[in-house]
Amino acid sequence: MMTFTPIADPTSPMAGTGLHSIDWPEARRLAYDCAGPLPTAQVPLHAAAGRTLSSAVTALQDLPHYASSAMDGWALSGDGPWLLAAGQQPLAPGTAAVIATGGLVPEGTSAVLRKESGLVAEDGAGRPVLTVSADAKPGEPRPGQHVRPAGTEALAGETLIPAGTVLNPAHLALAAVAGHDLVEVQPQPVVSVVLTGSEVVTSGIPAPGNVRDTFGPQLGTVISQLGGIPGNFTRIGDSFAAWLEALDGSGPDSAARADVVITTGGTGKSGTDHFRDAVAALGGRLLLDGVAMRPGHPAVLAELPDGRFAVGLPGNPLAAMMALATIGAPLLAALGNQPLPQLQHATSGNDFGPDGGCSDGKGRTRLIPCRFLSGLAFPVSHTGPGMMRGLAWAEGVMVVPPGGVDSGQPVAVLPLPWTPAAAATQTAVSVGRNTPWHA
Ligand SMILES: Nc1nc2c(c(=O)[nH]1)N[C@H]1C(S)=C(S)[C@@H](COP(=O)(O)OP(=O)(O)OC[C@H]3O[C@@H](n4cnc5c(N)ncnc54)[C@H](O)[C@@H]3O)O[C@H]1N2
Ligand code: MOO
Repeated sequence: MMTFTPIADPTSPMAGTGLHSIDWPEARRLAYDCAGPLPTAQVPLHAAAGRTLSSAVTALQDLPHYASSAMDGWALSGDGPWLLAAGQQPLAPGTAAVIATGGLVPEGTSAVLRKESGLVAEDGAGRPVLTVSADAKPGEPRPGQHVRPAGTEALAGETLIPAGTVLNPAHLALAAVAGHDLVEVQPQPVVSVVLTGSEVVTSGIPAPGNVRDTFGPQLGTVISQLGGIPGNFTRIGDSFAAWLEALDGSGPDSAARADVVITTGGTGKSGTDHFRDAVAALGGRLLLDGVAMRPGHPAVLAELPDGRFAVGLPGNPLAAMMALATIGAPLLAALGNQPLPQLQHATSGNDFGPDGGCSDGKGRTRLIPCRFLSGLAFPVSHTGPGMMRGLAWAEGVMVVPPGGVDSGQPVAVLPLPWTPAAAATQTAVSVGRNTPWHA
């Protein structure tokens, strides 16, 4: 449990935590580096679509594993006419046996004759004899014709699906054919959500003093788009006891099965803002307390004693989504063994002066929802911290550094989880684990 030492400005949102707000690129990096990939797990094939394979799938035996017929007809041995044999193994020269498509070709078979190309008649002794019919194609049956030899698709031990593959349904079918019941995949983090605020209503038109919930309708989808699995959604009011209960991982209906718990609201410093106190009371520790960004600066990241990460999003709707993009996305990527989400680079269509700085004097990175026009990024309107209208039509988020950016200059763009990464004009910069990134 960390020591909470008051910092110089007791009115600062960071007062009492011992941590100062950190720069935006540093916050992303910290949220990525604080977590390692979840341990890999064996899952049944039907549950593995879309998951990333951690251990290569190899052929457990030759594919196909026996020589089979490609046609309905007869397995033949040697030259005809062929006396029809019933199940002799191996097939003796001059004999044939009825075979269906996919049937096990008996040993001694030299070819399969299609049903359309053969004629069965009785010989003088009343025995059934097969001959090639007049309808047969010239040259039928050629040696090996219509026999699918074993091992033509793969040999035992051959790698069929390398580790790192995102499994599609056909991969799963291939794994089944190769003899597997389970595949080893990288688990995705399960994310529970605690929505706080007694003023929040979930349906209808809110009365003055109430607000309609903006997080319930979007967070589940966004969590999935960020590579997580949405878990329990819990709604609480503003009491400390409710916060403790919701964040506690030990209750029967708790978020214990989650790897991450996201909370909304309660990151400020009023008497109803309990994120930090609840984490401290539960024995957790803050990893990050405030980011020099706007909106979203009160964002908090903590680790709970049971190993869950707690992401405290501010209550203001746009601020929350920018905080989620800044610290939630890298955290989920790290837990899912994915690279740090890529930033794109575009050209700014606007001038942005230097930022005035926050209470601790740090210049803030501005996250501005934007659209692209003729290769330039322009801010959208309606991007106040409490608004959703601008974000709803945005194609990305401009990352304007504290010093500002002039029109015509390159600017980093954070893709939105639901917009195609190709929206910005220039090639994305790939940033892998342990690769330093600078805005
Ligand atoms: N004296 C100061 N006040 C505030 C500061 C500050 O530095 N000093 N920072 C402001 C900033 S910036 C933000 S962001 C917010 C952070 O607030 P909280 O995280 O404590 O969130 P709440 O106070 O609970 O709510 C803020 C706002 O968001 C609305 N809200 C909450 N949940 C929802 C929801 N599910 N759907 C829609 N809207 C929601 C809530 O009604 C409030 O209007 O603090 C500022 N204040
Ligand atoms: O930074 Mo707050 O997060 O503006 O609304």
